[in-house]
Amino acid sequence: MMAFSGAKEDGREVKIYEYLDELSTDLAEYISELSEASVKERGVFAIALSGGSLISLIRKLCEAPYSKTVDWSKWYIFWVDERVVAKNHADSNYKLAKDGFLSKVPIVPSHVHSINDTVSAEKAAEDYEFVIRQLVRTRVISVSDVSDCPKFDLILLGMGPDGHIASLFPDHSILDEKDEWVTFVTDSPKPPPERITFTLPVINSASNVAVVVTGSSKAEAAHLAIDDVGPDVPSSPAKMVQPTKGKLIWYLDKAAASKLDCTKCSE
Ligand SMILES: O=C(O)[C@H](O)[C@@H](O)[C@H](O)[C@H](O)COP(=O)(O)O
Repeated sequence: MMAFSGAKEDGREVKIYEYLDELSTDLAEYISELSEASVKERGVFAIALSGGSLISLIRKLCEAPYSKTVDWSKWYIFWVDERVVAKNHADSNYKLAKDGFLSKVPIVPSHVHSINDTVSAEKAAEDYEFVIRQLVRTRVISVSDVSDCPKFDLILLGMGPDGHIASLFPDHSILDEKDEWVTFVTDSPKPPPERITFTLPVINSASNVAVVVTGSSKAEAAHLAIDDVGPDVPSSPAKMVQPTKGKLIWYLDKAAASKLDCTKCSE
């Protein structure tokens, strides 16, 4: 049973689960509902994935009923961030998603938009933004009417114990990037150092954003990102995830939620 689900005043929703199994069941249901709504409305579903434990937490989409009920032929896959390594490298987010998810469902190969792994981080970011621009032009990816940014139907994020999301790390100057859609880092504090990443304006232009966080090592970062903690606290990229018009849902397990300021969290 879900321990707690609360809607905050600003439209955010926080869902807390006793067991990982329930979290991943609900997450699969949520994604399949968004896919259905988006295919109905736009004829396609543009989803951006992150790396980390997220991929195993969406694995139920590969099972019944979703393996049959989801309209996989309408899915277009992107990466919120990617390590600049070869696609067959153990560190590749593409490889992680391919092995754990994409190879198990009938997604059209030409709808899978991974980065160019043969060029520098700077060029890979530029190329990826170009690909996204083309697909915005043809409305495979929708466009935000407030920011002119791409409006992904769903962006799935994980969060590190330092509060990073995508490859947007605390106190890094790319948190201020306003112009680019996709940018790069060559000094990521978490290896590998070279990465490309969506910028905050793109993340915050999405129709739906889900941040999926599990484990006690994330409890402090979840508290800083979700609760009203005032200004004198460490910088939190995750707190900067505030979709302008879209919907934000936090999926937490009990351990990650253990430091939240909510009275019902331990029910
Ligand atoms: O590029 C990376 O280094 C990881 O993909 C990273 O950004 C990850 O998404 C978070 O650290 C959460 O990871 P976990 O959910 O596995 O803890």
